[in-house]
Amino acid sequence: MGQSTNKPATKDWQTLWVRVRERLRKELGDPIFDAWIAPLTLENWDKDDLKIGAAKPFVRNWVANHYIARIERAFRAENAEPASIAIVVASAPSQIAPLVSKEPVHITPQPVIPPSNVSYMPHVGPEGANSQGQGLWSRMLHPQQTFDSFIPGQDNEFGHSAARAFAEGRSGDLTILYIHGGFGYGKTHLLNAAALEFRKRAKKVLFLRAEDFMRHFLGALYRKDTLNFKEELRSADVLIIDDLQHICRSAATASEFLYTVNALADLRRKVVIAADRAPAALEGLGADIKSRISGGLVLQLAKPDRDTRLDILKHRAAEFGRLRPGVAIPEDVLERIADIEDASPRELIAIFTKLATYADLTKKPVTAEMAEEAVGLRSTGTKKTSIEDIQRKTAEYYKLDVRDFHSPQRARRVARPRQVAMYLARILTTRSLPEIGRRFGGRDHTTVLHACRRVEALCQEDKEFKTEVEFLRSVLTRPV
Ligand SMILES: Nc1ncnc2c1ncn2[C@@H]1O[C@H](COP(=O)(O)OP(=O)(O)OP(=O)(O)O)[C@@H](O)[C@H]1O
Repeated sequence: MGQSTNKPATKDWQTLWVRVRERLRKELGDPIFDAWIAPLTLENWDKDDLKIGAAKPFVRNWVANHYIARIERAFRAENAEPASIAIVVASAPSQIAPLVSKEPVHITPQPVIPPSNVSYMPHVGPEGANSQGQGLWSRMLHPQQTFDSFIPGQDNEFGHSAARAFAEGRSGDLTILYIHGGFGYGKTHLLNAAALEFRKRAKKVLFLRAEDFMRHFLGALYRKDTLNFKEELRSADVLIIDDLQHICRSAATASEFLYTVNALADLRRKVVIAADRAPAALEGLGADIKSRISGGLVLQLAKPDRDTRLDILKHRAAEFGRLRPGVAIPEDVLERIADIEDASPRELIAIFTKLATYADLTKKPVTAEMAEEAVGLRSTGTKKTSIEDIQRKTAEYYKLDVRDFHSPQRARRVARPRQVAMYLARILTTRSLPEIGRRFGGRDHTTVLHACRRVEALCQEDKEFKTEVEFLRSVLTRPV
């Protein structure tokens, strides 16, 4: 990417990043955007070299392999040409960072727009609510995110049934339910399920994301209308707050939140909260509110195990099949998706949705090969293979030292086996080209790509070479 006269001043990269994200949301659609792009953060933009952070290596690889070109195009469409874009593992929890601007933010009250990624069930707000009130009450619920459609697996069995009991009014005097767990583990799903249950029981439910709470509160401050805001909140039978960790960014909002929780708890109303961390780890909230929350029902959602991941995918496949009877995703393909160990349910569902949508649009039957072509879903083999494993076995086979793979040596004796090892890393692991390059002495991703193409071409030309490569592959994927 070259120089451009349209290049923004360095301080504008954050603003551009917000615009690029909005553009990508429109282009990719909400489910894909929410799974892959929304959690990314702009980590650094020194000298216009952008570093975009992902929460974990798997997401970094997936985004680098599938969305980097889109991201580049979106920047260009915003008349910006970064000197380079790298996807890196973020240094801070990515749930918070997308919202934290490094520049001062001026908050202007805006109308609340309900998120558009799901089919919503309209909720009629209270009679005579003012415009601020209508905004507060405009959250609509996802009819499919119920307790029945949540697949708890063994690890979340207790959390699931305890949350259900709370929403059904079977938890005695408890007034606060607090659910915490990793990104995409199903917290919002359970909040939504609880809200549906409360509404069934004719409770007046106020469901807000923490950002909405902040925005409405700051808007009320700006209009000198906080009394109305407080009254509105207190009129709820149930207050549900998602992503509480974001509230901690403003001391005034945090103390308003404490006030609200105390007021509702004193009135024996219910408060349901979700956050990405345990109450004790909420920086910016005082000890008083933390202890009030900790005295409630605190549930931690665990990462689903492989069987549960597969069940979630089967459930999704059945749902998709009902809407699109022509699309059938075979179990071995669902298993491959479920095998991606470090993916959250949200990320797994996004991979599934992309594949199912591709099958629906192209009318191609889904097979393992098609899944590889459509979404780059490679088999991890019958056993887990790491780059280290590949390097060790390949070096052993060619009677080299693993260090030769990291060295700058170009002698054929070393270069060819190195290419074979890179090729095997590409086909047997989910690592991205840049990551493979890094693990082979800091080489560029184009070197890895060249190596893969060279090995594929040689396999066509040279039977003996092909046998060597196949032998190594079989050694590396032999069942344990
Ligand atoms: N155990 C599960 N059973 C069925 N669906 C699930 C499960 N866990 C997550 N999902 C689905 O995964 C997607 C992401 O879940 P959700 O939005 O509830 O995650 P979250 O924990 O709130 O994430 P965040 O940290 O971003 O707020 C949703 O479509 C949800 O229905």
